[in-house]
Amino acid sequence: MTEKHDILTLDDVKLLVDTFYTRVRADELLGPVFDERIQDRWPIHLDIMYRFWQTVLLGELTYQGAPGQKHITLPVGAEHFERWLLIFFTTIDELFEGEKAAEAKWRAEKMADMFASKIEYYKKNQHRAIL
Ligand code: HEM
Repeated sequence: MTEKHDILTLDDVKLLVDTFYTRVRADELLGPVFDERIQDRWPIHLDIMYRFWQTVLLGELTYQGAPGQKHITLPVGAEHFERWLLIFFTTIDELFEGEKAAEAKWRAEKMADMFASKIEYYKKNQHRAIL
């Protein structure tokens, strides 16, 4: 078995993203939520996610977007975010080790918390008119 190393190249990012989303799609809780929204646009979604993590972890600025907006209307709650993080952390720990690997987990957890609270807020307030 080859030794684990850190996430250092675009190929490493692609391995992480491909492995993670293969597992997400096979997961009985998360798979249907993703497939319902993404439909036949998986190649595009994966390409966006390569660029997102390339930007965050490698400092190569290939992603521009507003991910919060894409999540706000998803039919998900705390259990979905817990599952997402469990699969993400397990995938990282199996494939990589090092500073960037730790940063990826830290960043994902922060974003999960942010998305989860935005979604809760949206659910509670969607009956109100947006001024
Ligand atoms: C319950 C957990 C989650 C679900 C179900 C989910 C689902 C989705 C879906 C369906 C899309 C595609 C949206 C579209 O193209 O219309 C998307 C995009 C994205 N997600 Fe998530 N997501 C989750 C958690 C996270 C977390 C924790 C992160 C943090 C790294 C994240 C980062 C992103 C990014 C960067 C995009 C691309 C947004 C863009 O198009 O610019 N997601 N997500």
